[in-house]
Amino acid sequence: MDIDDEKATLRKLLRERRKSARADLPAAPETLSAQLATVPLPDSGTVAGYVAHGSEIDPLPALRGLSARGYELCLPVVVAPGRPLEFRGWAEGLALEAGEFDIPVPVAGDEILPDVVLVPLVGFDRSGGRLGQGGGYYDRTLPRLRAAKPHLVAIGLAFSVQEVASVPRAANDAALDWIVTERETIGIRP
Ligand SMILES: Nc1nc2c(c(=O)[nH]1)N(C=O)[C@@H](CNc1ccc(C(=O)N[C@@H](CCC(=O)O)C(=O)O)cc1)CN2
Ligand SMILES: Nc1ncnc2c1ncn2[C@@H]1O[C@H](COP(=O)(O)OP(=O)(O)OP(=O)(O)O)[C@@H](O)[C@H]1O
Repeated sequence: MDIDDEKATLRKLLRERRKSARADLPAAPETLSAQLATVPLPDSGTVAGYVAHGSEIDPLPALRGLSARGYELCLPVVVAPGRPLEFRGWAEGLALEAGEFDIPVPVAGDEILPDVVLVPLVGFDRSGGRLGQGGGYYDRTLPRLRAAKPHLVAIGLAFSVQEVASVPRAANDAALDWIVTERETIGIRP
């Protein structure tokens, strides 16, 4: 099987698992936030979150916690298929409009280069292997951000049941620095 087909099969299985986890673990976003608070981050800067879509683990409590610690927030925007994501500033209460796949995005604003990126996961393994929605958006975005911000911290967020032994890896798959679930934080060695 070709690697994209392998990933598609795994994605289907893990989306089902994620759906059950989202229904069974209503407190997970809060415990995720507590776990994330233990990850060493730069003293200040901008954190890119996301608006939970489908059964993704909701990062909102974590974003509130980071905002209370003084971090600025931003959200990803699909500007065109095949292009890296852009990030626009956001704070709770600011207007959003429906973007690609009906995911809410900030209405307007200048592009921001975040220092920390929270990446929604479909699946992960303990060595930093990552499975996303399948658009390759974060794979295109993280290397570009790292070129501009060498100290970028990329943190994948997931329910613990989204872990598999090994996610098939292609050359252009962008690595994570940390994975945080409702149960633990996993530091990825470079
Ligand atoms: N919450 C959230 N925001 C995000 C992303 C994401 O994964 N999650 N993105 C990350 O790239 C970007 C948007 N890109 C996306 C690409 C695909 C799908 C998606 O769910 N697509 C189909 C399934 C595709 C398929 O047929 O396999 C779907 O709606 O079910 C969602 C977002 C930026 N914002
Ligand atoms: N840097 C890149 N440049 C061009 N194409 C890429 C790049 N990264 C990934 N792709 C392509 O995009 C498609 C989806 O990639 P992949 O399955 O790795 O996405 P994913 O793991 O779900 O990640 P993402 O969260 O980034 O969407 C694949 O066909 C892949 O070859």
